[in-house]
Amino acid sequence: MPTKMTVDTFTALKSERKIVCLTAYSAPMASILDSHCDLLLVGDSVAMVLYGMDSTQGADIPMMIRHAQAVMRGTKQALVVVDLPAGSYETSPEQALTTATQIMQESGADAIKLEGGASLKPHIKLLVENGIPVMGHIGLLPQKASSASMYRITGKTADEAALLHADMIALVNVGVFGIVMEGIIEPVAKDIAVACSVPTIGIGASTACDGQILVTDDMVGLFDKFIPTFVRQFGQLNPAITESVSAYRAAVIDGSFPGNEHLFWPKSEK
Ligand SMILES: Nc1nc(=O)c2c([nH]1)NC[C@@H]1CN(c3ccc(C(=O)N[C@@H](CCC(=O)O)C(=O)O)cc3)CN21
Ligand SMILES: CC(C)C(=O)C(=O)O
Ligand SMILES: [Mg+2]
Repeated sequence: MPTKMTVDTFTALKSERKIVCLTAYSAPMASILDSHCDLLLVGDSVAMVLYGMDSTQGADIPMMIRHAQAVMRGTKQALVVVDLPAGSYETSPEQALTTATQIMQESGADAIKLEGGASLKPHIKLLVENGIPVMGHIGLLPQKASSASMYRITGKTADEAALLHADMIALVNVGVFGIVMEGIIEPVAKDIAVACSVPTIGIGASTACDGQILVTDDMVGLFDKFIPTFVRQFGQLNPAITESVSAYRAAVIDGSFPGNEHLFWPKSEK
């Protein structure tokens, strides 16, 4: 019997082995990924990857709840974390608590993630005090960029590096159980990862991170509108789907599909 990952068993992995994380937006994908992953993130990247929007800013609370519910139906083992969408938590700690509580209650997910560093200390503090497990996200913050052409890696100057380090410390002090580090230049990313007492999950950050995450659709070669430097296509689903569709089209046009075996016959005539 597979056992369900908890926040405690997740954080314990830091001292055991590398941590494996991917995004999931649907029940069938979650059930494929579940036994291979420690953490499934219902990312606000869903807005771009599934809905074709130009940025993650089009994600809203109902969208995140729908997809989190779907992922929960497909997940038995992995820890399920849901992104708070842009505009749903920044205004005040109270707004963050209302949103996080709604998403946790209506989806049954294990934790939430929000983007930002030291400026979110009061928000995260209130969530943690109310028993909501929080994951941080520092470095490249997609919710702050208006389009895919605006995504810029961070930590290039000494000032930026110092701010990123301070963000990490602020998040740890206020009780996050893990931190996603996105698009941070080496060796700044390495220094932050090494200094961090909770699990660090890299995406375009250091191998010194305790684990890695990618957008599943990027990793399986399905989403190819843009391919960030940090993506490796471990599979090529896009050409595989194209071949299937092209074969279906040919079979419909030449009449070879549907075959007799795909039709419903009266018992006597089969
Ligand atoms: N499909 C998908 N994959 C992702 O990884 C992803 C999303 N969508 N949407 C939300 C954010 C946005 N992300 C991205 C997307 C692109 C770059 C990118 O193209 N970056 C440039 C670096 C630019 C620079 O040098 O500053 C690159 O070369 O990778 C980075 C992060 C990561 N997230
Ligand atoms: C890229 C990951 C970390 C994310 O936040 C998302 O998929 O929305
Ligand atoms: Mg996100």
